Amino acid sequence: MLHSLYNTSLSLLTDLYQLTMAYGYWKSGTAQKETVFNLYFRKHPFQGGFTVACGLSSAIEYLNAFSFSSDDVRYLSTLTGTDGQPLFDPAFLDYLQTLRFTGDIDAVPEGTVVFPNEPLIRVRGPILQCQLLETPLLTLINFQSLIATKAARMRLAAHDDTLLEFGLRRAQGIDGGMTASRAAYIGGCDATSNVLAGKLYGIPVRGTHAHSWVMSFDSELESFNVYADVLPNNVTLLVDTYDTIQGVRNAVEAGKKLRERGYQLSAIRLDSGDLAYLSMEARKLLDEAGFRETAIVGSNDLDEYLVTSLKEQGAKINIWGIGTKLVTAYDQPALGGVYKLAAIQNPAGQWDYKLKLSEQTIKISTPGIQQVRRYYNERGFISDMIYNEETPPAGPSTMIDPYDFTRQRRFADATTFEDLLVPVFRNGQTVYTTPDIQTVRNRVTTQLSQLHPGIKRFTNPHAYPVGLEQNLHQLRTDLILKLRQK
Ligand SMILES: Nc1ncnc2c1ncn2[C@@H]1O[C@H](COP(=O)(O)OP(=O)(O)OP(=O)(O)O)[C@@H](O)[C@H]1O
Ligand SMILES: O=P(O)(O)OC[C@H]1O[C@H](OP(=O)(O)OP(=O)(O)O)[C@H](O)[C@@H]1O
Ligand SMILES: O=C(O)c1cccnc1
Repeated sequence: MLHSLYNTSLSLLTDLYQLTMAYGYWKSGTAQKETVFNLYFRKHPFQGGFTVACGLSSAIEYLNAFSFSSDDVRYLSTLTGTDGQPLFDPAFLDYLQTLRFTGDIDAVPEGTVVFPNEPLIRVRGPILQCQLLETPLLTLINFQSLIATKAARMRLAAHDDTLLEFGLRRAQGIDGGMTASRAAYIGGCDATSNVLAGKLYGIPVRGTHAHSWVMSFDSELESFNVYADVLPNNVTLLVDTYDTIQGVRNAVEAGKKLRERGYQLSAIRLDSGDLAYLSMEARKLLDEAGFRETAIVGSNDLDEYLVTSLKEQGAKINIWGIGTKLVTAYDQPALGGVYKLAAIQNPAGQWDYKLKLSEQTIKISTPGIQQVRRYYNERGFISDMIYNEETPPAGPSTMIDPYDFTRQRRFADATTFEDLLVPVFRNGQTVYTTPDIQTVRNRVTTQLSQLHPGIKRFTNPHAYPVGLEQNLHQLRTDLILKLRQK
C-alpha cells in the first residue's frame, strides 16, 4: 500500500487572495456561477522543446481530501483587516466547513509530453471552488512537471545508461525532495537514494557510500574490505577520497577478495576530477584485472549538458548519479504555469467567453472549454490543435498559430488523432483510475520515442507545431478586438 503527503486536507495551502475572492463571491451571491479555468504554461523550461506533465496524481489526492476543518476555520476567524476587525463573516466560515469540490476536472494524464498553451488541467464548476484551486493546482503541477522534464532531458543525455537521483540533501526542503524524487523517476531516472520516496511511491532505491566511510579508517583499502565484508551483495566503492587511480587499484584488491567469497564488485564511483579521463583510466585498470562487469558510477554536479559532453569525450561511465542540478532544476527554478478563467455561464445557460488582455502577446489568454487534439502519423505525433469543445472540429480542420495567424496548417499527413484531456472528476467524484508510477514512467519513454529528434535537442530545438482550431482562433481574435475597443 503506497502513501502520499497530500491525502490530508491542505485547504489552507493557498494564497490569502483566493480566500478573499471566495468570500467576495459568497457575499455577493455569485459563488455558484458555473465557470471554466485552464491550467497551462507559456514557455518550455530549460529553453527546451518539450515538457513532461506531472503531478496529476497528487492533485487528485489533494482534491479528494479538500475540506476546511474546524481547526482551519478557527484560524481563519482570527484574521483581521486593516481596521483590526475580522476579515470573514462567521456565516462564511460555516459555509467553508461544509464545502467540498463538486465540479468536473479533465486533465492530460501524467507522463504526457505537452507544449505551451495546452491546458494540462481544465476545471469546471462553481467559481468559488474553481478559484480556490488555483494556487494548490499550480503548486503541484508546476514543480513536478519541471522536475520530470529535467529528468527526461537527463535520460535523453544518458541514453541507455543507468540514472540515479541523489538530490535529497540539496532539495528545496522536504516536499521539494519528496516530489522531486517521484517526478525524477517518472521523467526517466532508474532509482533514487531517497528512502522515504522509495517507501511512499514505490520507487527503486540505490546507493553507494560517502567519503566519510573511507576517512573513518586508517587506510582506504581497509575501508573497502570492511564495506565489502558487511555488504557483499551491494558493493560500489567510492575511489576518489585520496588518489583516484590508487583508489581504483584498492577497489580491485577488495574486488578480488570479494570474488573469492563468491560475490562481485558491482561498481566503483568517481566523484571528482576529470571524469572523462579518470573513467577511461579506471576502465582500463578494471578490465586488465578481469573486472569487465564492474560498472563505473560518475557523480559531481552533473547535468544533461555535462553528461552529453562526457559521453562525447568517451567517458566510460555507465551509471550517472545526479543530485543538485536535477532536483532543484538548477538552470530554471520554476515552470511558469498559470491558471486562467476561460468561460462563465450566463443565466441563459450559455457560455460567456473570457480572456485576459496583455501588452505582451504571449500573455493574452485563450477563451473556451479547451481540449487538445493530438495528430499522429506512422512515425509519431506531429502536431496538436487546441479547440473549444463547444465548437469541435468537423473533419480535417485548419489550425492557426496564436502568435502569427499567417502560419496555418492542415492535417493532410495525419493518420489518427487522440484528445489528450480525459475525464478525472465528474460532479466532485473521481472517475479516473490513477495509473501506477511504472505506467506513468513508461508513458514518458513511449511519448519521447514518438517525438521528432529535432524537438528533443538541447540547443535551439525545433518548435513542435501547436495551434488553435480555426473557430477557437476566431473567437479569441473577436474577443481581443472587442476588449481593445472598450
Ligand atoms: N571531462 C570533463 N569535462 C567537462 N566537465 C567535467 C569533466 N570532468 C568533470 N567535470 C565537471 O567539472 C565540474 C568541476 O569539477 P572539478 O574537477 O573542479 O571538481 P572537483 O574539485 O574535482 O570536485 P569536488 O569539488 O567535488 O572535490 C563538475 O561539475 C564535474 O562534473
Ligand atoms: O553533485 P550532485 O549532483 O549534487 O550529487 C550529489 C552529491 O552529493 C554527494 O556529495 P557531497 O554531499 O559529499 O558533497 P561534495 O561532493 O560536493 O563535497 C555526492 O558525492 C555527490 O557529489
Ligand atoms: O549513494 C550515493 O552514492 C549518494 C547518495 C546521495 C548523495 N550522493 C551520493
